[in-house]
Amino acid sequence: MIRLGLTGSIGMGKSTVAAMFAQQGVPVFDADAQVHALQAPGGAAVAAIEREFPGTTGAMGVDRAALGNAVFGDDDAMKRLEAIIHPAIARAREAFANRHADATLLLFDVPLLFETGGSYVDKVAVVSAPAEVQRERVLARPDMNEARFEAIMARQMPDAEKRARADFVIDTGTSLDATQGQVRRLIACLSAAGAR
Ligand SMILES: CC(C)(COP(=O)(O)OP(=O)(O)OC[C@H]1O[C@@H](n2cnc3c(N)ncnc32)[C@H](O)[C@@H]1O)[C@@H](O)C(=O)NCCC(=O)NCCS
Ligand SMILES: Nc1ncnc2c1ncn2[C@@H]1O[C@H](COP(=O)(O)OP(=O)(O)OP(=O)(O)O)[C@@H](O)[C@H]1O
Repeated sequence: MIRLGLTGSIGMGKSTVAAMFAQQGVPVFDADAQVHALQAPGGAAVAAIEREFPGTTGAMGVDRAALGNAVFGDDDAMKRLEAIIHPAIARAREAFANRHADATLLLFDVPLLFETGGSYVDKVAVVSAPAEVQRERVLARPDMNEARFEAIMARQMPDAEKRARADFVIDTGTSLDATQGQVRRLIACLSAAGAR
């Protein structure tokens, strides 16, 4: 079995590419969705987050804007949040891998794969498009503006560095069809290797 990590900066097309893998029958672990589930009403991390960051949770689970205010720009606070979130994500990840123990290829969609270590994957694919394409995509989203985009970018590893560290780069700067072709080829190649 091969564990493939999928990562990329905001708006590079990670969700779209992960959906292509899923559509091809590859089991996909969505780290971001897991974090949201932990923080949703009734989520397993809500009580611990309230203890560590009083006032950041309520009937709607974690208020992510409030929690963001508490941790962004405060490394110690972010470490305390990660100490709550990351062990739970690691357990969910291993449960996922166990459920798919007979698959030849598993995809781990993790926005901060490089930033958070990611030693549990065998190979890493990075989705990447030219900066101006990325910018156009992100600024077209509701609730997005120049300042918010810049702030998020400032917290992410630069695209060039991600590409340099990747085993595979999936180009999302062209058509969806061209990207789909790259995904199919990568799956074929890795499934053959994973079956060995
Ligand atoms: C603090 C939270 C609630 C803020 O949520 P919000 O929806 O406002 O922002 P979002 O999650 O989209 O993050 C915005 C940007 O901040 C950066 N960021 C988020 N978490 C982290 C982190 N642990 N370390 C470094 N940068 C981070 C990312 O670059 C991201 O693109 C949320 O980011 C969170 O719970 N983070 C801790 C959990 C974690 O490590 N998540 C990473 C996914 S595996
Ligand atoms: N070749 C392509 N590959 C992937 N996405 C493309 C391509 N061409 C256009 N797009 C569009 O670009 C957008 C990418 O958004 P997507 O949500 O997949 O990005 P993301 O990297 O997951 O973003 P975020 O990190 O903010 O969650 C989508 O609207 C998608 O339809």
